[in-house]
Amino acid sequence: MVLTVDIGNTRIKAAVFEGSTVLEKFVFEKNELEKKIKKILKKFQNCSDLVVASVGNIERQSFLALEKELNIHFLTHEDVFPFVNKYATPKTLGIDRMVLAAGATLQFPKQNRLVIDAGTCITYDFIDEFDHYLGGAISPGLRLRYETLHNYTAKLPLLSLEAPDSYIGNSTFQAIHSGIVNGFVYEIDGFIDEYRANYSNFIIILTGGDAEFLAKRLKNTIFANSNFLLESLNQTFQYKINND
Ligand SMILES: Nc1ncnc2c1ncn2[C@@H]1O[C@H](COP(=O)(O)OP(=O)(O)O)[C@@H](O)[C@H]1O
Ligand SMILES: CC(C)(COP(=O)(O)O)[C@@H](O)C(=O)NCCC(=O)O
Ligand SMILES: [K+]
Repeated sequence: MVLTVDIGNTRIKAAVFEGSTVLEKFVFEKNELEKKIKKILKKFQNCSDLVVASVGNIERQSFLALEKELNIHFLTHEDVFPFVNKYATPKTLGIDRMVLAAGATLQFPKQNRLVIDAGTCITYDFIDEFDHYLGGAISPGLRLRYETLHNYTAKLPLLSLEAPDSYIGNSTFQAIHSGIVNGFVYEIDGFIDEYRANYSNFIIILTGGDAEFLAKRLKNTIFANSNFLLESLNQTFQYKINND
């Protein structure tokens, strides 16, 4: 059994895998890391490996105490990945984006793939049919957009995510929801149209905390899978043990 842990900038997601099957998924806050991992390992005593991707402020040291119990794999840029990295600054590419690209490459061979992760930030990652990772985009995520509007203005309230009534927001609340939710939908559909105009034979994967909310609002048909990063972590680990 493998325990995968995804440390994002908002929350921690974890899953226990038996082969390629998810036995259980967990979502928790950063200050609960130690307590939750201990609880998971108590329940799943056959976990032999723990695989971590962190873009948050939690480093390898946080897991050292567990080394007696199981093998710790804290993924870094030095690990083997199943694609050729064409990013101009490969060392600064987020490890979460590398894992997503690895999952897309392994799960959907010989085609163009675009992975969209709607988390704290929205990240776009493009891997072409020759398994070249070309890059993508980073923009603020939905919750970040709500917080930013409130934090950097005098008059805008802090709202939580809600579907707008119309693209014509007829109140302050509706105008904010329209700007953020419709703005995101137009952004993502616009990106997809641009990629489609330039590449054929395409798969698009949408993941992250806002994936479900967004998937049904897009014009383009896409494959939404909230567990894609956790599944990709498991696959990256299997790839690493077979290729190291
Ligand atoms: N309980 C929650 N706490 C925080 N964000 C949540 C929660 N439920 C849904 N979300 C949404 O999930 C997004 C963050 O996604 P997530 O994938 O957890 O981020 P990250 O991987 O960057 O930590 C936010 O934009 C927010 O709208
Ligand atoms: C862009 C990110 C902040 C996204 O983080 P997340 O939304 O998953 O919490 C992360 O992938 C990161 O820190 N990237 C480094 C810069 C880059 O990928 O080029
Ligand atoms: K993201």
